[in-house]
Amino acid sequence: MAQITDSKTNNVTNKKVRIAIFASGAGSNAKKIIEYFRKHELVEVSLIVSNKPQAGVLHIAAENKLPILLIERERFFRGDAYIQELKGHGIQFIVLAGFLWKIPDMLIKAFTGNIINIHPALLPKYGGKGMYGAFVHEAVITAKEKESGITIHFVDELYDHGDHILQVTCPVYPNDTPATLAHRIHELEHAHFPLVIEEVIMKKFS
Ligand SMILES: Nc1nc2c(c(=O)[nH]1)N[C@@H](CN(C=O)c1ccc(C(=O)N[C@@H](CCC(=O)O)C(=O)O)cc1)CN2
Ligand SMILES: NCC(=O)N[C@@H]1O[C@H](COP(=O)([O-])[O-])[C@@H](O)[C@H]1O
Repeated sequence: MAQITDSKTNNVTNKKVRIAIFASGAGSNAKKIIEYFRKHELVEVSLIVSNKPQAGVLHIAAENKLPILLIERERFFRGDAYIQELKGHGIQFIVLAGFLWKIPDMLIKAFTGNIINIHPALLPKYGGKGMYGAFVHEAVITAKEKESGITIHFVDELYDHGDHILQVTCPVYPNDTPATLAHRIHELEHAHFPLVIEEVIMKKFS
């Protein structure tokens, strides 16, 4: 078993790095991430967090026998941001995969440098409040962009503002609809996000 060093405490351990996936929707990215790390030697998906009781990601969590944490607005934004629950699950790293609430400063500080997000466009364009899901693809198509893509970035106190880790482009065709573009973007996300998560965690914890 390889050894992991916690970058904050410098403790060396044989335990796996435990990650939580935050998602509000269908969870196709969460599914790919869970599958990628299923038998991984150093990383494990330990918790699925959602703010939507009917989110498809919760079915994916159940199918994979993963614990879930259903969060409520009041405690998330004006309480402890569920930090105690996350620490109680031993969470060291947070992945946002279609999570639609802003991560509060308190949670950012508790996991400084250890929260990453995937955005379905080439930031800094088409980011910020209101820019999520189909709204992003609609804006890209309306602007007659010739290309779009994905941005994987660290999360800071602002929406879509953190340092970029990876951007990958794809074409936008004249006859594209938000749905056809979303499908092309999802293919990029599924191909790249698990690998980027692994690379970032390996750099930080080993
Ligand atoms: N502190 C941060 N929190 C979050 C970030 C971030 O970069 N910093 N990224 C988002 C994900 N995201 C884009 O990648 C994003 C998600 C949602 C919104 C948005 O406008 N949300 C609406 C609420 C929608 C709802 O409740 O259904 C809003 O804030 O009014 C913008 C960008 C995750 N968190
Ligand atoms: N701005 C945030 C945002 O729009 N995130 C996007 O939500 C989708 C979630 O899909 P999934 O639930 O199937 O993984 C993904 O395309 C992700 O980039």
